[in-house]
Amino acid sequence: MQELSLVIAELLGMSLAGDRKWYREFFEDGKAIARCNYYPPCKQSELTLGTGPHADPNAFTILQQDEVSGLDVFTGGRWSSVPPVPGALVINVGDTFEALSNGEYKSCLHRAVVNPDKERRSIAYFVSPRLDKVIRPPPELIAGVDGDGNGDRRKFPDFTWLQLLEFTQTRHRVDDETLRFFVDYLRSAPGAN
Ligand SMILES: O=C(O)CCC(=O)C(=O)O
Ligand SMILES: [Fe+2]
Repeated sequence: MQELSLVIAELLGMSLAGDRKWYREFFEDGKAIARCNYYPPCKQSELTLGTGPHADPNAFTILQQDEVSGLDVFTGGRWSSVPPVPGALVINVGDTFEALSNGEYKSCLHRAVVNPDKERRSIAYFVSPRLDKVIRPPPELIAGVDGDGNGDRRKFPDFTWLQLLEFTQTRHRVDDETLRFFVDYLRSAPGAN
């Protein structure tokens, strides 16, 4: 899984300006955790959700679904199902990659609904940078007119994955606005960048 994560990071890097290896190298000392989700059937499935609407706060997530659909993504102003495809994995971009790509990639708002008759399982593998690594996009994506990397093109302040993780655990539950609230929080802190 770690090598797959690095290949995905490299592919994402190839689609962005700059050195194609930059993102792969950024995640080489990264961390990941896997979570197994279990959604029991619910007869009144329209009254509940398996997992509420959220964007993953980590960099990106590799998701394996079983054969029961349930994953929805919010796109074009509405929820659309992402049906399971045998042998295929879903890659969800998270808030940390949105910041690391200077907003070129957007984190993906998604949720999991439950099925009235069938149980559903998924495995989410959350790829994250090393806890104390500063999240700052590569120079090519942020260099201002003076080329110092602090110009107007910078959309997010510096932060570490540890700061965002603690924010989601102590201040703001993960939802569709975590990154916006986190940036406001960082900018309001004394000595903010
Ligand atoms: O079960 C799913 O399809 C989605 C799970 C999910 O979004 C998560 O674990 O963060
Ligand atoms: Fe998620």
